[in-house]
Formats: sequence, structure tokens, C-alpha cells
Amino acid sequence: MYVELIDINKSFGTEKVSDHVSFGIEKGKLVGLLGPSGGGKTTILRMIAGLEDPDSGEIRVDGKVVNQTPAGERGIGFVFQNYALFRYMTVYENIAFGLRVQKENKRKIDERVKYLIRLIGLDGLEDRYPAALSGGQRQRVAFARALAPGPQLLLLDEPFAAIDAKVRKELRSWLKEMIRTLGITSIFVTHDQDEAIEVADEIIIINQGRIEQKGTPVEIYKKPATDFAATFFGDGVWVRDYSELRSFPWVQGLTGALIRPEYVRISKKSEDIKYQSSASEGVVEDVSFRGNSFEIRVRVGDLLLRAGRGPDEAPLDIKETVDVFIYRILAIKGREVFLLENEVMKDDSLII
Ligand SMILES: Nc1ncnc2c1ncn2[C@@H]1O[C@H](COP(=O)(O)OP(=O)(O)OP(=O)(O)O)[C@@H](O)[C@H]1O
Repeated sequence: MYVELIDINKSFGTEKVSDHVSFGIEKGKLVGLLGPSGGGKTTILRMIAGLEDPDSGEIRVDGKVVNQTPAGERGIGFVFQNYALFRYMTVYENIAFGLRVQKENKRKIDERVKYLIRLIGLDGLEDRYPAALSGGQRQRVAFARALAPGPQLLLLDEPFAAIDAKVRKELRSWLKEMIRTLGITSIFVTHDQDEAIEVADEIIIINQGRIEQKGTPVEIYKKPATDFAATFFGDGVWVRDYSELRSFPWVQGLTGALIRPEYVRISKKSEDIKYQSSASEGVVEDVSFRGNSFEIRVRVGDLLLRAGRGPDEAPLDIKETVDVFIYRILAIKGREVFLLENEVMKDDSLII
């Protein structure tokens, strides 16, 4: 593992912001720390950077314990959400700043800065001041400035937060591509799950100072490890009582269940579908077009479920009575999560 946190604890006053945090990150990976505001993500980043000290536990970078290494000597690049560029310095000077501090020779600095300006696609803008750049361009400069001294690890704290939605999307794919090309191990903080899914090779979900789960976006979505990971990550309707849904085993002591839209199959009464006999009757309450699919809200008894439907399937009308078949549910018992499959799918003899 290139970066390792081993049993890190940290409190501010009586508030515990890192609670036995341990994880490892492989070299070259781009990892997202995802969680609600105040969950402790930034504090973890700051401890790795050396801007904050853990109360206990060990931080290792490239096999070396860095707890006692000052921030400036850890060889780590940092990008903040608010660019943090020097306003009175040009693009060129901003990028050169770290190298000048390191007292690199002038020719080397010039080569490196020009290379980085080309890399971030800002050729011709080297003499501009930050005020004359767009938000996206400023963030590219912040990125180049962090990369200039050649760090082996890059930390990004909500790097896209201050940028408007459209540019943010472009900047995300740009950053992902850039980090891939450079092969630099990177950790970024976000509270936006779409961003984490789109950008990260792996996601670490953090809540109330604890790690809830670490895995690829698909792993976390398909197999959430805790109740928090299940409800925080991905879509779904939370139900306390699923007894109205047919053919599901009843489990004692459940807290509730989560029904993801793709677990729900809606069909018109005129359509002939597999497992129809185990479908429940529902009424369509809302249909909204989502660009490449429809989102359907359908009521089954007391439950208001969500499902998707392809644009080429027969359209559904509001108030239409339909068949609703549910393949599986994510059952939650305390912090534990498990998949319950519809029983009719296990036993084909039940299919009529
Ligand atoms: N220097 C500090 N002194 C006191 N409390 C702090 C300090 N830094 C952070 N905190 C508190 O620690 C908790 C975790 O903060 P942190 O910034 O790590 O969370 P976060 O998950 O990054 O949240 P956000 O997305 O809002 O930045 C918060 O309650 C915050 O108020």
C-alpha cells in the first residue's frame, strides 16, 4: 500500500472526528473520501498532509511513518476548493512558486512551468492574473501549482465545489484523465456521490469519524457493508415494513428495507411477463422523463416505489393500474445489510 492509515484517532475537544480510522491506498489509485458534511473527511486529508496531528495511530507514505515529518517535507501536493492562488501573481508565477521556494535553477523552473502550462491547456495565458481567469481555469492552475514540485501524492479537498455545474463536469473528466496519465496517487474529498462515482477508482465512505465502507463504486452499490452505506450511496426507497410485497421471506428484527429502482419491474396489464403471478398490483402516480429513461412512481398499498422504464417500452399513464414485480430488496437490521431475493425466483416451479 502506498498510503496507509493505521488506527487513527483524533478529537477536537469532546468531538471525536476520527474514530479508529484505518485504510490503505495502492500506488497510482484515485480514491474519493465521501460522506456527509462534518463527517471528518477534511481532517483525514489534513492529517495525511501534516497540517493536523492525529491523537494516536500511524500514517505511512511509501512505507515510511510520516507522523513526525513536517508538512513541507512530506512531498505531498494539495489542492483546495477555493483555488488558493496568489492574486498578485501571474499564472506562470503561481505555478513556479513551489519550485522557487525549493531554489531550483531558473532554466529547470522555466521548463517545468511551461510543460505544466501546456499540460493543463492554458498555453498563451501564462501572463494573466487569476482575476482574469474562469473558475475552471483557476482550478487547473491550482492543480498545476500543486504538481510543480513533483509530489508523489496529491490531496484534493472538494476541488470542484466552487465551480458551476457544467464546467464542473468537464473539469472532473479532465482531472481524472490527467491523474491517470500522470499515474500520481491521489485522494480527493467530496460530499457529492455522483462526483465520487464518476471520478474515483475506489471510494471510502466516512460518517461521524468512522469508515463505513471502502470499495469500488459498483461494489459499494451492490453490496453495501452498513446501513449508512446502503442509504447514503445510491438511490432507493426506504420502507419500514415490506409485508405488502409478495413472495419475500420475513426476517425477525429488521429495521427496514431499501428498494432500489432497478429492483422494481413495472408492466402493463396487457403485457405478458415472467413471474407475473408474484407481482403486486400498483397504481402509477407520476411519470417523468429523464433524458434516456422514464422515472416512474408507483403506489403499492402504502408504499410509494420508484422504478425506471425504457423510452422504447409502451408508455404508462398516470392513474394506470399496473403489475409491479420486485426482484429483491436490501434488508437492514441494525448496521447489518443483506439482500433478500424474491422467493419465486429461487423456485421455478412456483411460476405460473
Ligand atoms: N480545527 C478545528 N477545531 C475544532 N473543530 C474542528 C476543527 N476542524 C474541524 N473541526 C470539526 O471536526 C468535524 C469534522 O470536520 P471535517 O472538516 O473533517 O469534516 P468534513 O467531512 O470534511 O466536512 P465538510 O464536508 O463540511 O468539510 C466538524 O464537526 C468540524 O466542525
